[in-house]
Amino acid sequence: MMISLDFDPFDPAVLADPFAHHAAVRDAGPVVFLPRIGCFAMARHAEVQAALKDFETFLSGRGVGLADFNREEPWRPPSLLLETDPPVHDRTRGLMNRVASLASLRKVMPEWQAKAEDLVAGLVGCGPFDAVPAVAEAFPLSVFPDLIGLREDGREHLIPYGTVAFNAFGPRNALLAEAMDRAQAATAWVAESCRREHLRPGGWGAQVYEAADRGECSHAEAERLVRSFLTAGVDTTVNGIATAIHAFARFPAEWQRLRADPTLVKRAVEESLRWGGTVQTFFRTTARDVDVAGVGIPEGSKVLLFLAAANRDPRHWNDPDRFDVTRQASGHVGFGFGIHQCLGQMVARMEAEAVIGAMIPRVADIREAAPARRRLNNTLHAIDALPVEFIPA
Ligand SMILES: CC(C)Cc1ccc(C(=O)O)cc1
Repeated sequence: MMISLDFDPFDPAVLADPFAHHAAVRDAGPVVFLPRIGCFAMARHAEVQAALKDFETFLSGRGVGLADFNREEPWRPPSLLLETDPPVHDRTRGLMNRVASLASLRKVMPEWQAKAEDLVAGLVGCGPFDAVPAVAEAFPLSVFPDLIGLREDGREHLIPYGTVAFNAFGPRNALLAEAMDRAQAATAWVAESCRREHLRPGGWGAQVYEAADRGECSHAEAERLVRSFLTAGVDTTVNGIATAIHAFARFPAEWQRLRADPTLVKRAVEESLRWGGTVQTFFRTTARDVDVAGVGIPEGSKVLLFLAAANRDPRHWNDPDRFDVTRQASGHVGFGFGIHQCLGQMVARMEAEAVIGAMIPRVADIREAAPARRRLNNTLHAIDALPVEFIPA
């Protein structure tokens, strides 16, 4: 029996406050059809996690947006990580895992912590400021391009590029059209910046080309793999950090609990990833006719996975809407799950832990100076402005 929901998840009103709509999708059934989009949808933790694990039935190679690459041209050459299936994915993911290693992150951790401390120290006690440009954008842009080894000039293009990339997973709506218009220069800058001659030796980008020198991929593939770092590694962490700061501003008791026990910082960051829902949704495409919970999904169907809804599913979490820094949030799908789970999740955690960790001893309170303003996006739950005050400890 097929349950349909007359609901457009990419409607601006829904994107502005998505959590209000998630319960309806979860409660409608384990699998529902969205006739407005022409796709199936899953929003419960059990079905979302199972679909992410079952990469043979729920394909990525036909695109992880609404566009089916078997039926229409992608807006850019497909990612050799995100938009491939095994066996190609095994080779490219193995290569990128070796480059994006914990060992190399440990080397830069002290520098990231020092930069976060300097950044936060300069904002404490200086009255209201917008934490989006001042912290959420400033910190990732001060550490991530250097990790990849990007050229200095033009790094601000990374934000509008991520915006168009994340809008491109949705339908061809006004958000995507507007982002495309704005991102001409950014798209050109990113494409150029992935070329070997623009990458600092020793950076993660140059290391991908060294893997090509060893025959692990072609040099053309290396250029596209470097593009993956630039696409996935900025807008996500920017909004993850903004969301974490926003959560603490909205729930001051949680900030005091963290200040009372700074060893909770890793748990608090993980909880902000579960609760925050920065990456709201993306799609899979069925490789065959498949029955999920009694619903027949035909081969070639697009299936929208509501990651943020799964992360607040009361069938899996106690009191899921509560932001609780002591919660054990492991098992959340904020970084996806299975073979495509986020390559950069340790980068994201380290960035957020550096910023929040620098705030704990210095910021007695995070005061909301004005309501946060949303930046609507087809995929990301993004914050456009976050006026706050860091009250000195
Ligand atoms: C939440 C994901 C869809 C983020 C993402 C975006 C882009 C790429 C790429 O490989 O370009 C990989 C991952």
